[in-house]
Amino acid sequence: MTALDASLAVRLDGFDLDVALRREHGVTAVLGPNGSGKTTALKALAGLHTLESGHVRVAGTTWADARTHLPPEARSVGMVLADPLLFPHLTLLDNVAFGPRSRGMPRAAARSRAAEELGRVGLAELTGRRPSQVSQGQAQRAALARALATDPALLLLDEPLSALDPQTRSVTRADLSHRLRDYAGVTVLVTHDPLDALTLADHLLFLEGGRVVQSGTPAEIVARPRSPYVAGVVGLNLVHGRLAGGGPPRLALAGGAELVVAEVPADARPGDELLATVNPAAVTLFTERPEASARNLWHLEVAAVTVTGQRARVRLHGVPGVELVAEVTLPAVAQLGVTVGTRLWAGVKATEVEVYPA
Ligand SMILES: Nc1ncnc2c1ncn2[C@@H]1O[C@H](COP(=O)(O)OP(=O)(O)OP(=O)(O)O)[C@@H](O)[C@H]1O
Repeated sequence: MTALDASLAVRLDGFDLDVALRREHGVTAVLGPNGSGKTTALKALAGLHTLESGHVRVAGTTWADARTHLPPEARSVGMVLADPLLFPHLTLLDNVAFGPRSRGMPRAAARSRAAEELGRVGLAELTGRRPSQVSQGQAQRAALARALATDPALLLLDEPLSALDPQTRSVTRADLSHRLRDYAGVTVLVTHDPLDALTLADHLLFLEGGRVVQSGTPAEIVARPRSPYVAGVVGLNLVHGRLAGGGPPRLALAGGAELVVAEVPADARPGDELLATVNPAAVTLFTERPEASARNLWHLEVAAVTVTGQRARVRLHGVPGVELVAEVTLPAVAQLGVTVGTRLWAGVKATEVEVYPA
């Protein structure tokens, strides 16, 4: 039996959502640009939006369809938002016991269940503290314990780590991952962070404009992103073009430029639409036009530079159809004199390009 079988058609004022999601178990990360419908999808699962059409079935029970709309409190759902939203006047133990208590569990049993859940997220020592007496990361772990204390069939996480500082975030991400591994239900995680998606989820669902543009395992998505947004999330350059006829295998890009590649799909014919990915680390930058050049060489302008750790990502544009991110070391940034507006030669070897059908 599919644990979660959802077909969500929701109509808001000026926005339509149409998303299907079937999962047996595990963690699905929902990603997409701002306003793509991620939170709307989560709210529809929780019962906070009424479906225009479609259904929500969880563990064999219908929560919503043409005739049914179970209210949120009648759904077996646990929810964690960016803000832990704990009751400030209650201890962590009483916060977590609140859920099972309000579902009719006797007080002693609910408190013992709460203590067990807090222990599972590493808060056994802090059960008597109030939310103001614990750190942000601890409060968020308590919120997770509270969400799981009622044994929900569906766990909904909406940007659960986004309010945490980077260090707390990485520790809390590891705790979350550990706890989710033991959770038997289905988890749907809304996030903007590729790291959350790739480390916590076994399935990714990308939304754009209220529709699913791509879904699959992280490995499938990384191997073949299908939109510039998806490619950006997994850190790759995506190029769209048509297979050119004659000469070496290459793609004709929208603005007239070409991308020479080593291989194309066996059944591709000239004129077929193809997608190609290039790893930013495989884009080489030069101040002067190199003599022994890579097969693909463009003279581009630096549009933006961002630094992560010891490496910089340099966004380049200026040739129609060619927008590239190059990843280079910090010494290379200094050597090349990279700043916004600098013009550089960018080279990509044909063998570094992965091509697949659009
Ligand atoms: N209650 C509502 N009534 C009308 N429109 C809404 C309502 N809630 C959201 N919207 C609109 O629906 C669209 C999708 O919003 P949603 O919050 O689901 O996006 P999101 O992908 O979660 O975005 P973000 O990443 O910014 O949180 C947006 O255009 C938003 O303005």
